[in-house]
Amino acid sequence: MVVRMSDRKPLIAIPADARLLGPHVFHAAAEKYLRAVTDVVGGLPFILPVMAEQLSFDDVLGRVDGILLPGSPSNVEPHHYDGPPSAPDTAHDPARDAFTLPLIQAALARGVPIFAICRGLQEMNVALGGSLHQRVQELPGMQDHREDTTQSLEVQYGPSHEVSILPGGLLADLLGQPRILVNSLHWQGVDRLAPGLRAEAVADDGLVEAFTVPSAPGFNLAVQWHPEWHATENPVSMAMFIAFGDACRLRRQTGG
Ligand SMILES: N[C@@H](CCC(=O)NCCCC(=O)O)C(=O)O
Repeated sequence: MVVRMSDRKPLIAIPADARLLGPHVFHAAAEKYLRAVTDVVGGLPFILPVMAEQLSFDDVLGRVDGILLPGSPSNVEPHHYDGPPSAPDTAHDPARDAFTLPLIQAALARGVPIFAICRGLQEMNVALGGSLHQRVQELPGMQDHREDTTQSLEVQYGPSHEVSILPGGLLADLLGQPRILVNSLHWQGVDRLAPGLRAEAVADDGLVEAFTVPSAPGFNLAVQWHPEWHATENPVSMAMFIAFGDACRLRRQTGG
């Protein structure tokens, strides 16, 4: 049987969290991101170890058809955007920062499709020269964008607030509606949007909740909410993942 390259599922890299489990570091990703790739994108997910010193971006980017940048409870370390020190006991993931920030720049330059979620959006903004608020809920006039961790996961990842879709952008084209309801599980948020980024959605308190990099040659979209949660049950999530998947399949078929 002859299997054309284009018949194979697009290979989607999901950069891991580097987490200490007992005495050892594991490179892990939450299954809900893997399922979004298998169930909606129709791709082959693989967890990409965040080993900046051992892995070559050229090697990685030459083999993958797309990158899904997942969320994480950890924060981007503030020294990456000249921010003030984090509050005590803030979770960080320096290995992930050291890997994803340059990976994002290289992937955008090469036109590798990127879909960034929550921490992934924050990484993308920082990687391109933007900055973050570390505790949005403490800023005057801003909403509390955190989840209530005393509630069930269904409640934590359930609908939280509306965002306005800005006209003329990718999301406006994909979704065809001026406002959508999203979930919200974050402390950090976009402070200074990096140069060249187009805001695609904003919360009612003005926080940028989605953006794209129009000048990049490939598909790219970053959202602050979590479309991977029950993605197949949400038409907005489906539209975004399908658009990402189409871009990844095209890259596979054309060799990038
Ligand atoms: N730590 C950052 C990013 C928040 C984030 O990505 N939350 C997701 C948690 C777990 C998951 O669903 O992947 C912040 O607090 O802003």
